[in-house]
Amino acid sequence: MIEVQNLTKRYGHKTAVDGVSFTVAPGIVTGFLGPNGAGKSTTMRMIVGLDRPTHGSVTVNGKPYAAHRSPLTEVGALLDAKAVHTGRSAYNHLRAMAATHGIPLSRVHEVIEMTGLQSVAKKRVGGFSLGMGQRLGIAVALLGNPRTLLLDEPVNGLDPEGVLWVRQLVRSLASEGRTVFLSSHLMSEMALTADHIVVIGRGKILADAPVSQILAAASGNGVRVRSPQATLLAELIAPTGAQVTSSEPGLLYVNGADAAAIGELAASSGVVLHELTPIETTLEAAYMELTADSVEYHSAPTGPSGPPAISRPTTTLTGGK
Ligand SMILES: Nc1ncnc2c1ncn2[C@@H]1O[C@H](COP(=O)(O)OP(=O)(O)OP(=O)(O)O)[C@@H](O)[C@H]1O
Repeated sequence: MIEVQNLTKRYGHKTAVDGVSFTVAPGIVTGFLGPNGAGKSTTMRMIVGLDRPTHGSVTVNGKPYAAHRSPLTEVGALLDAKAVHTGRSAYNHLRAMAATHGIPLSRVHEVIEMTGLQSVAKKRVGGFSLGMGQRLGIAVALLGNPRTLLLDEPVNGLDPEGVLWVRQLVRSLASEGRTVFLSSHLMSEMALTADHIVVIGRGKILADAPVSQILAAASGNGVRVRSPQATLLAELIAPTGAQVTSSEPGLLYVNGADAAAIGELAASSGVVLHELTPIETTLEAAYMELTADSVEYHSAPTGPSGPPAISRPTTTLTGGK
């Protein structure tokens, strides 16, 4: 369990993390999402005592990280996969860490096997690919068999087989009752991996809710309806409380009523329908909507015509654990 309370970190005039509070529960995978520079790594570093909060506090399994007698067996962290002595072999790196933390050598062999590093374990880390470095970082995090795992961008640089492996690994670690907190930029991957999501933008929490709740609340959910009597149908739908928008004649987008209800309403009034399509939003779309106002580094649109501009309300989701 990780409990973050009113955590703030300032670097000079820059507020990297701004009064953040959330809990990462055991037994599930919690994803930590946010645009570049949102404050994810800073928050994670404060959780493991690598950065001192300007205000606020954070505990892991009931105590501040530094107060644990054997932190490596409480919390395993992958924060910077490159922070390994490059002249050593993976095996020697893990062996040295195990020796200084009272961890048996048998565990070194176990984590090498768990992370698929057997064939390269004796090679110098300096020659590792990005993916192999990530696997070694995960092996280090698992070394103390910790109850809590903190993984910053664990799938970064991994091939599809590696991405699948991380997904299965973190899900199985969570199913054993461990606390798993991982950040990622890959929304589609997070949708498959995480049960609960914390979204941060410009140092503030934008959402803290189960994935299903974030998806359900996103404005992308709705029903697309085409009808030659669209105006009449919109008038019939309005009293039900559902929201109806239209970007072109004959096309309606309905939020707050399901396809069956719209179809029945149309039939009862003799309205002809040409299309009735439920649209489910993706986590990626929900995330883009949540963070639209928090992105510091915008890219220029590519291609001659981007998607149509839709103004979306800002959604703030909290709670619901
Ligand atoms: N040591 C530091 N000194 C000054 N500013 C910092 C320092 N570390 C982070 N920052 C700033 O704090 C903000 C949050 O950075 P952080 O690395 O936590 O974001 P992030 O969400 O992990 O981003 P990314 O997804 O790009 O890794 C950024 O604006 C960053 O420039």
